Amino acid sequence: MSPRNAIDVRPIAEDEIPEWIRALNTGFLRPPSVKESEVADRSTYLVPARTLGAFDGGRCVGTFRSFPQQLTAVGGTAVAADAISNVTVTSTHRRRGILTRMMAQDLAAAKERGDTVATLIAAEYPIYGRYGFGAATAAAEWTIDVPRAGLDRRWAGPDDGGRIDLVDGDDVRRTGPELHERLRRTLPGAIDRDERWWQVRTGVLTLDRSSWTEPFYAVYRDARGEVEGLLAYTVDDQWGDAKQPNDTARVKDMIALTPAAERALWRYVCSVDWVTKVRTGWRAPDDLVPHLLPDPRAARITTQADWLWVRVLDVVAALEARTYTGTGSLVLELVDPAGLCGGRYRLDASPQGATCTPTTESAALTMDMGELGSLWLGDESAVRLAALGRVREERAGAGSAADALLRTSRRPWCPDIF
Ligand SMILES: CC(=O)SCCNC(=O)CCNC(=O)[C@H](O)C(C)(C)COP(=O)(O)OP(=O)(O)OC[C@H]1O[C@@H](n2cnc3c(N)ncnc32)[C@H](O)[C@@H]1OP(=O)(O)O
Repeated sequence: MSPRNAIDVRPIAEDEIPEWIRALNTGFLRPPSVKESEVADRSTYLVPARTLGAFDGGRCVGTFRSFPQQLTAVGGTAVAADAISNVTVTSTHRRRGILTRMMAQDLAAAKERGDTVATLIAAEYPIYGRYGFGAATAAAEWTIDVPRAGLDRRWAGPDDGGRIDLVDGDDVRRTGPELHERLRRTLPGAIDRDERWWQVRTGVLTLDRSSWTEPFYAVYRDARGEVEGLLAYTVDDQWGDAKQPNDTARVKDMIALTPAAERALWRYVCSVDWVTKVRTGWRAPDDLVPHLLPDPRAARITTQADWLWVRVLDVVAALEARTYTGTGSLVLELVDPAGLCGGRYRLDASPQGATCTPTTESAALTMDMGELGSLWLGDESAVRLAALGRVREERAGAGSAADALLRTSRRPWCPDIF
């Protein structure tokens, strides 16, 4: 085994992309050999300066990449995020501090660039808290037992003057990006999608590493004819022994700009003949879907888990970027062993705006950066974190006061994985 300091952690050169992909495949337990098509595809979007490799001699044993992302804060302002992905350390080299070194390099560069936060989707819960990340949004998937739901099976379209139309991939590439942009600007926790996202999801770009089945696409048009919702779903065609259809529809993507669009699209997918189960895909944890069914118990939670993790890199920018429905002040003592942005800050917030400034006043709450990451998008409760011993109330009632300022009426949600 090579000594720790013999491992070189650095941005890769362009000609090291194939070796980096081999290490990435190894870390994600995929067949390690690298196809030329994968090198060609990844070369279109990897930013070598933000693609780190850990090298033991000539062999890559650690991978890590980041890219620029827009993350919507509470109130709709997008902040610059350092999005982290493709994190692996080869099993022969694990638990020797390689991830810690790659993370430190990347976060320092993000701080230097002026990014407000860093984001990631964690493969396993225990990995990232130590680096100042906190679970900031959650996701839930429901499986709907359609016959039990109590919907009128004769239903044949929205009853609000709108309509549902099936469209193809070309239409989706034309209308989807703008629709998603409109959603993203109003949805705390949402991130931007680039053109490649739409190409992969509509089969224009097929990847060797993942299979693709062409979905059905449906759009909802409101009474004025405006497209206000988009649904992509696949169906596996299964029949029971008694010659009864038993198909499962799987929702791959749903963008609904209005509750009417949401209602119409869920009702539509639950009304497709032969479909007896609908898997909703990962949705917001407070999604309306169960309560759009006459019997909400027909929607059973299949998955419920943390989703987007956030690491605040600039406390002032993060707290000033979001909006607040309440009025009040809060002094936070933030503990950041990485030395990126710890300290004491005073937040003065009201519906008219917020200011955040370093202060020497005594703090109401003390917490690590990860806890701020969990509170910032409004999903977590300071009272709950105090009960768990993860936030310390320096004054009685400080947790409730923080909740009154920071929590939101609807939960944040990140519809995408990266
Ligand atoms: C955003 C994404 O890409 S998510 C994908 C993450 N990647 C994977 O899950 C692929 C499989 N796993 C791996 O490749 C590696 O185990 C990694 C990348 C998760 C960790 O890499 P390592 O180099 O082993 O981490 P490192 O040695 O820096 O560990 C730092 C600390 O985190 C802990 N840690 C690391 N991974 C885990 C884990 N999966 N579960 C619990 N603790 C962990 C280590 O024990 C260590 O703790 P210590 O400081 O108290 O000793």
